[in-house]
Amino acid sequence: MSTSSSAAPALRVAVLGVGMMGQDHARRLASVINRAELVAVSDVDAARTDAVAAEFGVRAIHDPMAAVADPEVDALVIATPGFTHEELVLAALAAGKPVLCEKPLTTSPESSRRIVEAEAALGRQLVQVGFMRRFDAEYVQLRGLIASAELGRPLFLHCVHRNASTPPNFNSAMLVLDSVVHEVDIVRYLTGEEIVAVRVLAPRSTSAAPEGLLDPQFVILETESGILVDVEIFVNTTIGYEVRTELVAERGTARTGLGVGMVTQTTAGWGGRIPADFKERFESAYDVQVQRWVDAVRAGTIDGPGVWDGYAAAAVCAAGVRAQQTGERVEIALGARPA
Ligand SMILES: NC(=O)C1=CN([C@@H]2O[C@H](COP(=O)(O)OP(=O)(O)OC[C@H]3O[C@@H](n4cnc5c(N)ncnc54)[C@H](O)[C@@H]3O)[C@@H](O)[C@H]2O)C=CC1
Ligand SMILES: O=C1[C@@H](O)[C@H](O)[C@@H](O)[C@H](O)[C@H]1O
Repeated sequence: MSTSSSAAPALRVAVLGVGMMGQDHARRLASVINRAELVAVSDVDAARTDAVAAEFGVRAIHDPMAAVADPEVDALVIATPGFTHEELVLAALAAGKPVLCEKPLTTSPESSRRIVEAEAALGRQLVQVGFMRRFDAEYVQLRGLIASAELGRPLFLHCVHRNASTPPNFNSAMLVLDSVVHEVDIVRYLTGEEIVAVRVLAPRSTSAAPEGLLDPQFVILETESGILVDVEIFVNTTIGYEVRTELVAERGTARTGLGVGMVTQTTAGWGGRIPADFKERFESAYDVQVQRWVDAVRAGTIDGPGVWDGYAAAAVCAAGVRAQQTGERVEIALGARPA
């Protein structure tokens, strides 16, 4: 969509990686987002690139690096697997192109740190990380409630993160690196604090989990002021998508993600709908995230989590994987933040 409310031309965006999330972002840019135009898609799978390009009537660029360098592409949405993000984001930074990079920024603190340093050397923020929960209305409200101190100081956050099933090759570390990374970021966003330690416990696995997958797991995070956060991560529930957070503060509690839309009552019982997946549950958060990113990029900035947030999340998750493997409490030290 390219509706422009100002004289400035629409932002010309290419999506790199057009699997599940990339196709969803391509559709969003093509039909929902204002002041932006989807101009190209690029995927290492040439047939997929061609099919998605044809669907949206945009250019197919077979080499993702060529898409980064293309003079008719102003900005990039990166929706390739996490292990490819470092190379693509560094190339975008070298080309001076703004990026909305799907989470995780990268899959290790070392590689995320390299991006932090590269962006700091440029002296301007070009990279936003796709932690879309920060654009979800309930989380925004919960953050405001915590900041207002109306309920006193936060003591606990109880988080539930459940998926119906996992894609092939989803391993035990990915429950932390790929899924709990969202809680790591949202806890930092809600509390305004860094996470200083992590522990991971695993009960027996569900019989619905593929052989060898530790699912569910229980992740305990400690923030710098001593707020304790527990995260139940359970990715093969066979039911649907459930993401909830309960704040327990000194003088009250608050809960998000109850999904209390319409409740029906019939002879079969009463109830509402459980979203099938993240695309349904967070649809409007993804829309708001991309629209605000487009508007910020046109103004020469970003409007959301940046590379430091991506690095902090990667550091906590790497510690989480060590905690998972050792059963121990692992501390996190982020080091100095570049100016
Ligand atoms: N924010 C959210 O809620 C969600 C975010 N994600 C994130 O989105 C990203 C993509 O995930 P999915 O769409 O589920 O994966 P996917 O496997 O469905 O799609 C990835 C696509 O990237 C392509 N690809 C791989 N290497 C590439 C490269 N170097 N250059 C260009 N294309 C390349 C693959 O051929 C594939 O088409 C990941 O970072 C994932 O963590 C995924 C699901 C939800
Ligand atoms: O980011 C996401 C996936 O990559 C991840 O695998 C899921 O567990 C999350 O719920 C989803 O939001």
